[in-house]
Amino acid sequence: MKIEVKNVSKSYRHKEALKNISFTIEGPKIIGFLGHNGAGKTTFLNLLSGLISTTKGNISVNGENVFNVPLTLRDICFVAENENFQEEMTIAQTLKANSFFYPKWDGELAMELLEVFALNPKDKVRSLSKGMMSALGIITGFASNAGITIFDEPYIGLDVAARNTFYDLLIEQQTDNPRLFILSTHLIDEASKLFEEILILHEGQLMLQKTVEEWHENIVAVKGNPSDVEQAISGLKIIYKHTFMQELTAIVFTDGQSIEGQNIMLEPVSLQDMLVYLSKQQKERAIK
Ligand SMILES: Nc1ncnc2c1ncn2[C@@H]1O[C@H](COP(=O)(O)OP(=O)(O)OP(=O)(O)O)[C@@H](O)[C@H]1O
Repeated sequence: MKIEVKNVSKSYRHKEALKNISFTIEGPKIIGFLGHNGAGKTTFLNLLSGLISTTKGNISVNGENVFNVPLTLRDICFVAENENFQEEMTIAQTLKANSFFYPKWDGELAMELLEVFALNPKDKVRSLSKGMMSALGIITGFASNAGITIFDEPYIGLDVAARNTFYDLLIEQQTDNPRLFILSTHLIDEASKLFEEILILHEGQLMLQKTVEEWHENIVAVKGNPSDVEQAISGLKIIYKHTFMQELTAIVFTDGQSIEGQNIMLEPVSLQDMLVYLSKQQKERAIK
């Protein structure tokens, strides 16, 4: 599967949620699609699933446009944060309806997962708890067998054991039947081990797209006296800078270059830390 995003912008009435983003994703792969609150993730996922149209630019999957092209959309399953299912239907009816929509639907897997998540097929969607609703979304995503399966915060209300079941299923499915999985979550520490590639949106723009290997090799925090740090990082791409108690922290992309300098410290940057930095940066800008 190949997703091509070309110069895509999306504006709501008073808000430009996506600002001219372009990138390509090729799978099978598990992608971590990350960013602070309001960065534009759900907007992009809605565009990719053909649910809304772009204001400018184009998104295609394997060369076909996604908006208003039903055939393409049958190979994209978007499990949104909420409102995935009709309240008056039972679980069994919901799964049946999905089996008609997704041509590669795996009914056996759906039945198996109902047991794993202890859901009763006779229960109405209206009667489900938040966690049960999330479980139904997870079952739909996996059973759809869609070439692109998107989970947007798939585990609201699920306890840690059920979340671990989700992570195990993701690995199992990716091994047995590789697909392009896109996972958007704020529980980054938990999920980061699963990601093969990471995309980070920041204030409606693509801030970074890296494989996990590139991340570990190239993204580093440089800390120390401001003038020493500035000297050491000169010419490098700076992702974030913050001074606290006369110590400057700069997160940089080294692009394979070694960083040298006196009285500086180099530290690895976890995904979770990066997202915390970016969210701080956004708040600092909002305050100014
Ligand atoms: N239907 C809408 N009408 C107006 N503005 C919207 C609409 N949907 C989203 N926005 C705005 O667009 C921006 C991006 O929102 P979006 O939901 O895509 O972000 P997000 O990264 O998914 O955030 P979160 O992690 O909080 O779910 C936000 O400023 C949001 O307020």
